[in-house]
Amino acid sequence: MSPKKSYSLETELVFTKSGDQYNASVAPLYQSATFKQDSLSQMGEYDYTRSGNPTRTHLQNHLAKIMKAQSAFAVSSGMGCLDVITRLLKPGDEVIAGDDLYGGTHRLLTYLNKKGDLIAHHYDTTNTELIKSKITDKIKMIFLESPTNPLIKVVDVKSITEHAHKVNPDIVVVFDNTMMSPILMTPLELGVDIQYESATKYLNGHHDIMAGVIATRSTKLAEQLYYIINSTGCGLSPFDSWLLSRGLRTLAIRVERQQENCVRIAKFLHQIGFKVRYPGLKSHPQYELHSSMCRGYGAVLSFETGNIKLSEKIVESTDIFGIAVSFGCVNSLISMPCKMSHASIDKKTREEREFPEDLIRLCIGIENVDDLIDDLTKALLKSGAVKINDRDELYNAVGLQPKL
Ligand SMILES: Cc1ncc(COP(=O)(O)O)c(C=O)c1O
Ligand SMILES: N[C@@H](CCSC[C@H](N)C(=O)O)C(=O)O
Repeated sequence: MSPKKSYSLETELVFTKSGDQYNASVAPLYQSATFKQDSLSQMGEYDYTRSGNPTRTHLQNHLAKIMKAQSAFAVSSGMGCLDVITRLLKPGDEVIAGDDLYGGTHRLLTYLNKKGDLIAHHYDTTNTELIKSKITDKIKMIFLESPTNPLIKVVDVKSITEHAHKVNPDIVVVFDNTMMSPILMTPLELGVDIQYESATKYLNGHHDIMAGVIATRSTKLAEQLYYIINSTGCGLSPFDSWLLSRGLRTLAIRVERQQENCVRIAKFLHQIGFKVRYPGLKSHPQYELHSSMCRGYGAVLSFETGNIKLSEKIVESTDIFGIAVSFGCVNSLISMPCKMSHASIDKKTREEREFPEDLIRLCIGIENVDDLIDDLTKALLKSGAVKINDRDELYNAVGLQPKL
């Protein structure tokens, strides 16, 4: 038999075989907790949905293909992924973690650290040489995220991973790919051992479920991960698995449009004079590194205004941009990470890590980009963030054609 043909990612996202007995074009939803057995001696593939469910299996097989993994597991949230992964460690194991990981990741690692379940060393993971110098035999796991949420710091994943495996082939390098999604980045191909992401974001794309995905190429790690997922009962429910399968099919086209909009908005804010953090801007200090690892820039940017009150006014003056946490959805969102998504990092730690309190994060959706720019312009004018009389004057200053 000839080897199974594989297509480009865009095609693989849409082209799945349901394997259904009636050849349904969409894999059916098996909304059942239990599965009857033919006899005590002839047990079927499934017995209980916590252990396995055909709808979840269909999703997981599809995800494994897209993430270039050997195995993928769908669980109840992105944080659920981290909970499962950290259970691979033994009490007191030492780990290295970025100093700018997502707030919830920082919270869970800090909690486990306080309990003595692990010893976490936090470093600036953009400093590749520093990280390399800290990797010793004692380190069991390394947690990376790139670009980071919301400071958009870029990590040299390949170089750190290669070095870690040279020091000790058993070090497990864990990578959070939520900000890029598999359409823009394939961390397993850069050598990481476990990739996970919050499927609540781009993978599903509609903000109607919470989900997380863990992927690996290692049979040994896959067996351990499955054991923990089955034991703790955090496998994704059949209905959420079905919804995630549906969302996944439009990932490429959603991200393409979101990113196109985001590039326009990042340039607009940059031209006005804000300090914009976005890996798609040539002004980003790690533009080249990011481009060497990824197939795009994503749709999350952050910018500073220099004044907390001013940032609050801008956030509260938009109309289309909803004030909400999360990202990767079809609709655009605006937030202040220090008050919202990253409030779980205490103020002192935020200060130590130079986390700007006035930072505004924009998560761009698939709306008409001119409408989005108009909405932001209205908020910038209303809040007094730009000292210009009206929209036409502002557009003129940055060379934009006003939408009639
Ligand atoms: C980068 C990143 N990783 C992980 C998570 C956790 O995902 P979830 O909210 O699905 O638990 C989030 C957001 O919540 C995130 O932004
Ligand atoms: N209240 C929540 C905040 C979730 S933040 C969600 C997302 N990762 C983002 O960055 O917006 C919590 O305490 O976890």
